[in-house]
Amino acid sequence: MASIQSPEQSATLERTSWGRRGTAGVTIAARLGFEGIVHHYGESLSLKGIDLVVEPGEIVSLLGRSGCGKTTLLRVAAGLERPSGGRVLVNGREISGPGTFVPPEKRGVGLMFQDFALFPHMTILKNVTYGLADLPRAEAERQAHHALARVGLEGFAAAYPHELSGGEQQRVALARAIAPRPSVLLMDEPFSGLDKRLRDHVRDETLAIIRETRATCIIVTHDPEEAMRMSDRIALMRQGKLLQVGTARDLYERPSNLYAARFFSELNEFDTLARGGEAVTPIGTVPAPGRAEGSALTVAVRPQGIRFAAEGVPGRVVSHRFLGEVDLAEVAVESCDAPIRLRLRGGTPVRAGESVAIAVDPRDVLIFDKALE
Ligand SMILES: Nc1ncnc2c1ncn2[C@@H]1O[C@H](COP(=O)(O)OP(=O)(O)OP(=O)(O)O)[C@@H](O)[C@H]1O
Repeated sequence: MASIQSPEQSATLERTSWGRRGTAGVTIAARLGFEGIVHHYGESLSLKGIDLVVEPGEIVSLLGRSGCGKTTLLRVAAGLERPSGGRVLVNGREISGPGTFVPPEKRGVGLMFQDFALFPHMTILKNVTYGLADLPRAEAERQAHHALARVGLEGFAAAYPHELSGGEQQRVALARAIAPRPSVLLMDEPFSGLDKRLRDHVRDETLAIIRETRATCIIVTHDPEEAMRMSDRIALMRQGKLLQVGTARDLYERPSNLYAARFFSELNEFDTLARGGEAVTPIGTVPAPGRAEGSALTVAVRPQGIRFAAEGVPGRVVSHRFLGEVDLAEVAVESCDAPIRLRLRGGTPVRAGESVAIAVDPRDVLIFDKALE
């Protein structure tokens, strides 16, 4: 009989389980707004006018390739960078802008970095109480113990960071970030240092804790799957600008341009022209309503949207790989130089060299005006 591993079983690299759900302290979430944020490093322009509002309790991922400005925007929110233009607002109150600069410790934000940034010479308890300096010592320690209990590490209060695994250190960093009950949590690639087997479990537990605290949260990531798993909305960035902001579904199904589409899936791309409301590609003719006659288009088809069919475009399988849940196949068709890539159900009975026919599922077809790329 099939069995499903519990999260505890799958997190074999961790020594302890996480704390009881529902016990993280609740915060009063804030609305975080960016208005026309411009930022320079010396002469170099890193943010080119960012407008974004994160609603109270919302989780937004900043997603984009390396160097697009994600970390800089997070640091601007935290008060670790000063923008050269624009304003940052918390519940409508300006915390950064012309003539205003509220220092990081007065912003009510919790921070969590990729490298966890724990102080190596301090015990775990001291690391967590560090952000609670405003409280009397006994109360700070009580809250730190509470946060450590929620992440399942109460028994490690007297240990030092080097005695903990990477996953456990990440949990300490999370406890430290939530202990002061911040209205806004800012996380910079918080899971990228973790082993892949551990990452999914840590992500799920972290998400549960963020939801419990009800804090407004921004997570920086370069991983589209992580952004889709973790956030209510995704803000896709490119070269210092926001390219598209929306739900995972918005971005996957209605990407604003080819760059955004490429971010979320591998694509077979065909350059073609609009003719009579249609676009002809080497793997079939697809509807292209509303496109100007003769305009240059890119038709992009996801590999999972192409299947073998009794009636379809003839081709020959040039390669086939079994990967377990899916198979990857390449099929050569006439009038297309590059082979067409397909993702098939795992174990599809087909061999290289075989003649096949392929058909396209219109749900996996995206059409872009070349002029807008
Ligand atoms: N301290 C710095 N001094 C000068 N330029 C910097 C500095 N930090 C970042 N930059 C530059 O600013 C731009 C944006 O960097 P940023 O770190 O915000 O991007 P990112 O999207 O977070 O990238 P990554 O995923 O690699 O961290 C990049 O071109 C980067 O090289």
